[in-house]
Order: sequence, then C-alpha cells, then structure tokens
Amino acid sequence: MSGLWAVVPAAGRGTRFGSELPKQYLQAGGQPLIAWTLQALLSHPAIVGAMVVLSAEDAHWPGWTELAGKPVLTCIGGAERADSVLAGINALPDDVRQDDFVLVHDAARPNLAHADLDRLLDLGRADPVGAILAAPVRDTLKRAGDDGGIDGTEPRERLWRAFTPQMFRRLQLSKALDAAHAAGIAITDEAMAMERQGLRPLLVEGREDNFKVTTPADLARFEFELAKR
Ligand SMILES: Nc1ccn([C@@H]2O[C@H](COP(=O)(O)OP(=O)(O)OP(=O)(O)O)[C@@H](O)[C@H]2O)c(=O)n1
Ligand SMILES: C[C@](O)(CO)[C@H](O)COP(=O)(O)O
Repeated sequence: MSGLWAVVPAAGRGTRFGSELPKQYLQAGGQPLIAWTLQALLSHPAIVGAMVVLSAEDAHWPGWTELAGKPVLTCIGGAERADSVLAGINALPDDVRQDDFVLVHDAARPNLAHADLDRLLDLGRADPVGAILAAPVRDTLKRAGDDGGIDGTEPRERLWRAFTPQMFRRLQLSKALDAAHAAGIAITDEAMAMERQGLRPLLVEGREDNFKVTTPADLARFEFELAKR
C-alpha cells in the first residue's frame, strides 16, 4: 500500500492562546510545537511527506525541507483553516493521485501517538469515504446563558469530539471543500465538508491526549506529557 502525504495547517495566528508568537512556534521540550507534530507524522512509516501550510506573514518557519528523511514542502494558506487545508491539498506534488488518501493534521496537535495513526490508517483505508480520529463525549454538556448561568443540559448520546488526523481521498476532499466554500459555509473540520456531500466518514476512537494546543493551559499539559515520555 502506497504511503500518504500529510497536509499540516499551520497558518493560524493563535488568537485564543494570546501570545505574540503564533502558538505552533512556541517552545516545548526544547523545540517548537510544530516540530513535535511533524516528527510524530514523518517518523511513521506510512507517511511519505508533509505539506505545511504557512501564513503569508509567517516569519518563524525554520525552513525545514526534510525531516525524518522525508520531504517537507510549504505553501501559503488562507484566512480560515479550511482555506489553508484546501491550499495544502492543491499544492501537493503531482504524483499524489486524485484517488490517493491524504491526511490532514493540525500543527497545533503535537501529541499524536503512532498507535492512533496505525488504527486510523488501518480502518480509514478500508472505508469507502475515509475516517477521522475522535473520542466520545464523556462529560455532561451544558448550554451557557449570556449571564453565565446554565440555560440547559444538552443530550450527549452518540456525540463525539473530532480530532485530527482526518483522512480522505485527495480529489473528493478538495471538491467537498470547494463546494462548502462556494456555498459560504464555515467548515471547521474536513469531515464536515464531506458530510455536506452526503458522505459518512468513519469515526475512529483515539486517545484523549491527542489534544489541540489552543490556550496556555494546553501548552502546560503538553509539557507534562513530554515529561512522561
Ligand atoms: N487560517 C488558518 C487558521 C488555522 N490554521 C491552523 O489550523 C489548526 C487548528 O486551528 P486553531 O487551533 O484554531 O489555530 P488558530 O486559528 O491559530 O487559533 P485561534 O483560533 O485561537 O486564532 C492550527 O494548526 C492552525 O495553525 C490554518 O492553517 N489556517
Ligand atoms: C479540526 C479540529 O481540530 C477538529 O476538532 C477543529 O475543528 C479545529 O478548530 P479550530 O477552531 O480551527 O481550532
């Protein structure tokens, strides 16, 4: 089975994190978060290269052209994450066929485990649509009122939290993203674009520690995870 390219959206500003430096370049364990993310992907035998999607204003990209002996390419993303993902897919090398699976993984998720990637690839490759890593909601969900009080409790049966990587076939995903963009629909993950096409990607349960670094508490959590390695 041929290897997969990973599209790594890394063009965000990290507004919710609140630092001057975009969060994907914040240091943990002696290197920027994006280095941990790329190493987690490129050290896996099934991943053959990474397309890192950068902001046009990015002044921090270290300029890697190879990591773990595999090619690292870059392109410029867009205003929204979905725009960046589409730019990354369109910039992939021509030898990535239209029906090849591609993996999309947030630069801001540095703690991806190979066991999760193995499971996603095994199940996703066998699925007619593709698959995403996710985890069932295990907490009670409250809807907040404007005053900070509880407006109600939401049913959580069969609710899952979507993670990345998410894996879909190149042409099918680019068409779905194009369609959502044309319809002016805000897409927050690749699966949502596929769902809009009437497709039902497979949910693959992944580890809760494959979290996205969004706030300073998440960075502290990743540093704790590193200390356990
Ligand atoms: N226009 C954008 C926005 C986000 N991303 C990337 O998508 C991933 C997940 O997005 P998020 O956690 O929201 O990152 P930011 O957009 O940077 O965070 P914020 O919403 O707090 O600004 C990150 O790796 C981010 O760099 C991107 O490539 N292009
Ligand atoms: C793609 C994602 O990480 C899945 O949970 C999430 O939707 C990204 O959301 P963000 O607001 O762009 O961080």
